[in-house]
Amino acid sequence: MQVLLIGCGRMGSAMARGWRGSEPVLVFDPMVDAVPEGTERVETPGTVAGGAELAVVLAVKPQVFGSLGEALRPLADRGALFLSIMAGIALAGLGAALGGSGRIVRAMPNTPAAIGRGITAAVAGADVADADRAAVDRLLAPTGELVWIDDEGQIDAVTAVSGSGPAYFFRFAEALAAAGAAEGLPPALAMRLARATFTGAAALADADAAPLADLRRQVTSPGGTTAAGLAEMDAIDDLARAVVAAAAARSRALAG
Ligand SMILES: NC(=O)C1=CN([C@@H]2O[C@H](COP(=O)(O)OP(=O)(O)OC[C@H]3O[C@@H](n4cnc5c(N)ncnc54)[C@H](O)[C@@H]3O)[C@@H](O)[C@H]2O)C=CC1
Ligand SMILES: O=C(O)[C@@H]1CCC=N1
Repeated sequence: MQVLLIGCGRMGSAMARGWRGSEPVLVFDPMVDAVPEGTERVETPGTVAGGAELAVVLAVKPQVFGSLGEALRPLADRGALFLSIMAGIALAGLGAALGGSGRIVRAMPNTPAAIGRGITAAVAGADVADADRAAVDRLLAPTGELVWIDDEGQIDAVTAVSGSGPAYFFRFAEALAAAGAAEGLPPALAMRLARATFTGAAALADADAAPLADLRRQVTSPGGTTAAGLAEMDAIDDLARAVVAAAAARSRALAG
């Protein structure tokens, strides 16, 4: 399948790197100086030849999409498959902007996609055939795991948990480093310890299928230091609830 990538920023270029050599890839992004090696730049997306065998991947910011719908409509009219990774733009809104097309998959990846370690949830529009799902499986395979969901209503929560999620873990590691510095460590050492602990814990969770609670208990000696630290973390459940609720609300608000 030929791919036309609309928007070649962080997520678009990560996907394009994964496709190198396996799919012919055209890129429309007037703002970038160079397109990824092995891809070809196009100046006007609507004039790209190709009908049902073209997959158009929408990877611009949601706020930008409104100005692009008109230019992409000829591609929808010719039967292209659309794959959107934009936060907060629902299948109905995408379909309306594309002249009523239902051959659209709405997906929510995350930044570990750049190293093939992402997780994406995807929901299919009304006119998406099994072969289209297989094409999307193929397109997203280089980015990591893919899970299909049936209920588009879940996408806001997916966005809030896994789409935005990497930032929460980075933010916590930053806070851990700052706390180590406050406890007297040189800041660079505190950051080195926090970062290696964060990536090491993630690698351990990846290598060991045990429940996270078990991995946590393995660190926690009765009456020891970890127990003392964890006793201060009771607020984390309410905090996580507030974080995810705020991100999901923003996802719903972007949908308008
Ligand atoms: N960054 C993330 O963690 C995730 C982002 N997303 C979604 O992916 C989409 C892209 O996000 P990022 O890659 O982070 O943003 P980005 O800002 O890195 O990339 C957007 C790209 O769109 C280009 N662009 C702007 N106007 C354009 C136009 N009129 N026509 C063509 N290209 C245009 C920009 O030059 C830029 O290269 C967003 O809709 C976001 O909601 C989804 C999951 C995770
Ligand atoms: O912050 C955002 O809106 C995008 C969607 C998920 C991650 N980044």
